[in-house]
Amino acid sequence: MKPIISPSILSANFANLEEDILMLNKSEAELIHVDVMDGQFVPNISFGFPVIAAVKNFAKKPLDVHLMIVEPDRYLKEFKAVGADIITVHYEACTHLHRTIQAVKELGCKAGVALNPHTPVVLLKDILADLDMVLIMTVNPGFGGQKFIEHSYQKIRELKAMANELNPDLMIEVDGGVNTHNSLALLKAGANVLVAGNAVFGSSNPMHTIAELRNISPDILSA
Ligand SMILES: O=C(CO)[C@@H](O)[C@H](O)COP(=O)(O)O
Repeated sequence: MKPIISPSILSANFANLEEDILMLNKSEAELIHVDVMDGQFVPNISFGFPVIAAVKNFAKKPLDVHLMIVEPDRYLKEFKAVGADIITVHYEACTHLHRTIQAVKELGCKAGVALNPHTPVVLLKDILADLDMVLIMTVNPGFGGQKFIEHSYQKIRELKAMANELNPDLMIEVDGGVNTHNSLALLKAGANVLVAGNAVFGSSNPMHTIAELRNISPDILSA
């Protein structure tokens, strides 16, 4: 199975987002990754509802919305209203994670949980069957263009083993420092959704980079 590519528009050209979204529409990307940062959960502020609504206006692909915010429950309805298709909340930001996940699903969105680099995957054991996606942060969240944390491979393998038992259809998304050099190793470890910001939008040919990420050694993957 080919991986799902979810380019992160955090690295897109904010002065001309329309052009980048139209490029993604034509590309082999299946999702558009939207990073929402509140300046509290992470030390950076990105964008909010009006920008997401504008993106949705042009996007022909589902929006994969990653909430790096405290108290995400307060805003779930608004994110749905502006066009989120997948909503991922952080484990570290949710006291009542089960309740939050049910609320996301009741809105008709797919539900994901993100884990910071220090958070062990075993903490998701009792909720894994309820999830559509787990996002393994492979950098500390907050910024694009950071160095991939090598320990992430072990976490992906552990999550994949848990998913085989409890939720074989789980989307295992990796986010942070993903590029054409490490993507094959990430897929072999068990990831099936690749988020890439800098690798795509910093490339001289973003559509080609997306195709490269998507078509990396399919023989090895099916073997
Ligand atoms: O969530 C985040 C950052 O917090 C990511 O989605 C980044 O946007 C990925 O950027 P690259 O590391 O691929 O440049």
